[in-house]
Amino acid sequence: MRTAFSVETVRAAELELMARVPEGALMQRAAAGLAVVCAEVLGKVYGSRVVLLVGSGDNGGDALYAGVRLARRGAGVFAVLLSPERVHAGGLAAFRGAGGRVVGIEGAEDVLRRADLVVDGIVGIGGKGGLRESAAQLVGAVRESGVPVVAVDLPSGVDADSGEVAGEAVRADVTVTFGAYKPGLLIDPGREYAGVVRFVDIGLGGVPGGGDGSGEGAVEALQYADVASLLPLPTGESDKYRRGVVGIVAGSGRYPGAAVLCVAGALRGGAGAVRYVGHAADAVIARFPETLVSAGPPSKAGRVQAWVVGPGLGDDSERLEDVVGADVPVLIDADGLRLADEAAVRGRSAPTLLTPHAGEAAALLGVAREEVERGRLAAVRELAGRYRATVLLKGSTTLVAAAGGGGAVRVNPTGTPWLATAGSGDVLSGLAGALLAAGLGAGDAGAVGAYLHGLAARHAADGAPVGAHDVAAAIPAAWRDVRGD
Ligand SMILES: NC(=O)C1=CN([C@@H]2O[C@H](COP(=O)(O)OP(=O)(O)OC[C@H]3O[C@@H](n4cnc5c(N)ncnc54)[C@H](O)[C@@H]3O)[C@@H](O)[C@H]2O)[C@@H](O)CC1
Ligand SMILES: Nc1ncnc2c1ncn2[C@@H]1O[C@H](COP(=O)(O)OP(=O)(O)O)[C@@H](O)[C@H]1O
Ligand SMILES: [K+]
Repeated sequence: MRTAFSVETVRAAELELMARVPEGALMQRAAAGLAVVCAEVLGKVYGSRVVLLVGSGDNGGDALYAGVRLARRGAGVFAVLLSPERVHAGGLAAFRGAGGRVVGIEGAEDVLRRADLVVDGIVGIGGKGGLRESAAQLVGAVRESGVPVVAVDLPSGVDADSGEVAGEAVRADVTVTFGAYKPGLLIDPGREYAGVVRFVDIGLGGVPGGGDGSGEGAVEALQYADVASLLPLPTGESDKYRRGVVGIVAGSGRYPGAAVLCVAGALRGGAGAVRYVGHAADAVIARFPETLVSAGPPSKAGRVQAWVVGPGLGDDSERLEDVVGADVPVLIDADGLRLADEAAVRGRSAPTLLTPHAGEAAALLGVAREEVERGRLAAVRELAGRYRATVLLKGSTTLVAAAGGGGAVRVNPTGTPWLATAGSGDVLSGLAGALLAAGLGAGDAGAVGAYLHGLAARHAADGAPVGAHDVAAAIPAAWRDVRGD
């Protein structure tokens, strides 16, 4: 598991560690790691020209001490001080002592023009709100210059706890983060601003030692091994019922394809059997003859261990209500989200998994789509609280919040923009539905489903466009990949 911790937790852990190590030791560890990465990006340090953007806190201190190390290796290092009167004093003295040169903000453009590397030490986890005017202008000048950027701890202007960006922010090629991943490095838009993230161990260990030790508010990304341990594998004792029967209520006369793609996802997701209920039975059977189809209400279709309802459903609210009333786990997607009654969803006793994209989430929350895309973490928590359901928010960063909205939010690390193709969400809902039917909890089903889905898209696309059916067909490859076969 890759875990990102809130600023509060990181600060508490740092305080605890600082009490046990010599003064300044943590900053030296951070600066040493930072300088190593800067040297890698430069290729050749001797004779190179490095510009440090130095803010008024310890983030600027890190940059200055890294500048010291680069200057000692023969780089020409310039520090642009945003607030000369409040700069890290020890760092500045050491920097001057190593031959570093200080320039005011007015001299920034001149040194940027001839720079090989910019080190962004404007602000780190102490940042509040959007970048101040002078910092924002400097960031604009850096972008114009086109010089590669290494960000210190996190790109200045990115909110560490949420990944939100209010106005201008540094676009880094590499971000060197210290002690712990910050949520903003894993969640868009922040994730995109961070570029490649490099981790430097400063001795914080597993982190939540400080504070209440709960790591509350953290974000977690499943890794291969986590997913492998959650995959439902058939055993000698298995039969189709024990593996999980998933019921699918999807598709309509107008959108039969959604049903086909949803069934495709469910079959590749390891369902022992798929029951299909709806208006697209002919299309489903033509493509997947193993599907058990029926035309009546879902509650009369036979036993299932989980339902998926909504993709391409149209206005079939009767079937939707029938499924919402079932006492097995239910995944609600697409049209199902539009039609579902909030109180009925809240009142369910079995787990519910909602899988909106940003537009659907915005409609449910009564806000603009952009607001959801700007603040994904807040939106997914809010929805999970409102509906008392697990919520998987799809998009450039897919997030999964547990019912109620509290606790760690899962962030999917395998996403790829090749997934932005019609019908790929239908595949995901079938896939996650099969995992629910196999007995995974709603959070695990969502997170594992998103992980396999993203990986399948990478396998299918391999650098070229794909359709949603290609993604479904590549789920077995993703599955093998995770199992290490
Ligand atoms: N605490 C520790 O043990 C360690 C901290 N380290 C570094 O210290 C950083 C945190 O340092 P600080 O707590 O001093 O905070 P920062 O340096 O991140 O930021 C605080 C300073 O930035 C200014 N600022 C805040 N918001 C701003 C905005 N929107 N626009 C422009 N300026 C803004 C504030 O006036 C303040 O002076 C970390 O991100 C990391 O880089 C590392 O040295 C490792 C050890
Ligand atoms: N830019 C992106 N990067 C990564 N994944 C994306 C991106 N855009 C969309 N996706 C993924 O593609 C899928 C699209 O689902 P959805 O929006 O429901 O489409 P549809 O309704 O056409 O099936 C989701 O899994 C979503 O997370
Ligand atoms: K920074």
